Amino acid sequence: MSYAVKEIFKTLQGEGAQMGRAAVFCRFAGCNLWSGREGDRATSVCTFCDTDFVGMDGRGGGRFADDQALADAIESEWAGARADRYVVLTGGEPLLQVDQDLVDALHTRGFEIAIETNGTQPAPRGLDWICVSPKADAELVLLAGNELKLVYPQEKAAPERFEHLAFEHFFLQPMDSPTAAANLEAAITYCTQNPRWRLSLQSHKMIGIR
Ligand SMILES: C[S@@+](CC[C@H](N)C(=O)[O-])C[C@H]1O[C@@H](n2cnc3c(N)ncnc32)[C@H](O)[C@@H]1O
Ligand SMILES: Nc1nc2[nH]cc(C(=O)O)c2c(=O)[nH]1
Ligand code: SF4
Ligand SMILES: [Mg+2]
Repeated sequence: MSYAVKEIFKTLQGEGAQMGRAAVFCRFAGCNLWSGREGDRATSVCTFCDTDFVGMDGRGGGRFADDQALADAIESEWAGARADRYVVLTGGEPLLQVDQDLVDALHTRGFEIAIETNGTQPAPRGLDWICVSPKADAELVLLAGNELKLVYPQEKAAPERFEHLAFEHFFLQPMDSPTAAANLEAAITYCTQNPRWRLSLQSHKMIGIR
């Protein structure tokens, strides 16, 4: 199958338990919870997205004919030795496109594979790090993984709704919005009072990397 990719870039994972780790980010085009058009934002299931995932026009983006072509592009963006290779599949919603062939092609090239997903789609087998970020009005089908990273606060998505699920780590990530400062304060208060939850900051935004 072919893949529509917005952009491919190497950076440090900015969020969650793998924060600070070198990674190639592969951002897939398109999402099932928002069209990506500003005019649709208010009436969408997911209203707070901070990401442009529309089209294939970003650096390194394009239409990749098959799993080998996309895995080759990710490998060339890594541009380094085989040790410690790490790729983060994100979007948009990567699980609309990521399939077993791509997972296998990346493993063949020595990558550990992480995914950032809204949890509304089933995942292929063999992903090495699953980060699920539930959205208040979307049904969650991925009920297990490595980290659950809840953007906070969301009306109708209180952390208590998720803390029984089978994840190793539970993070609150303050919503980047015009009320970011208040959201950070609220997340600090919640984590202080509910120690199962840790704070995830979008560190890439603070240090000026992608
Ligand atoms: C752009 S999404 C792409 C992956 C997938 N669609 C998802 O929602 O998990 C990557 C991460 O950014 C988070 N995110 C999106 N908008 C945000 C915002 N305004 N503030 C904080 N985190 C945000 C998402 O919840 C998710 O954890
Ligand atoms: N540095 C960096 N870390 C990230 N972690 C999750 C991201 C995403 O947009 O999925 C992201 C991103 O866009 N940049
Ligand atoms: S589900 Fe993820 S990519 Fe889709 S609109 Fe929400 S935050 Fe953005
Ligand atoms: Mg991002």
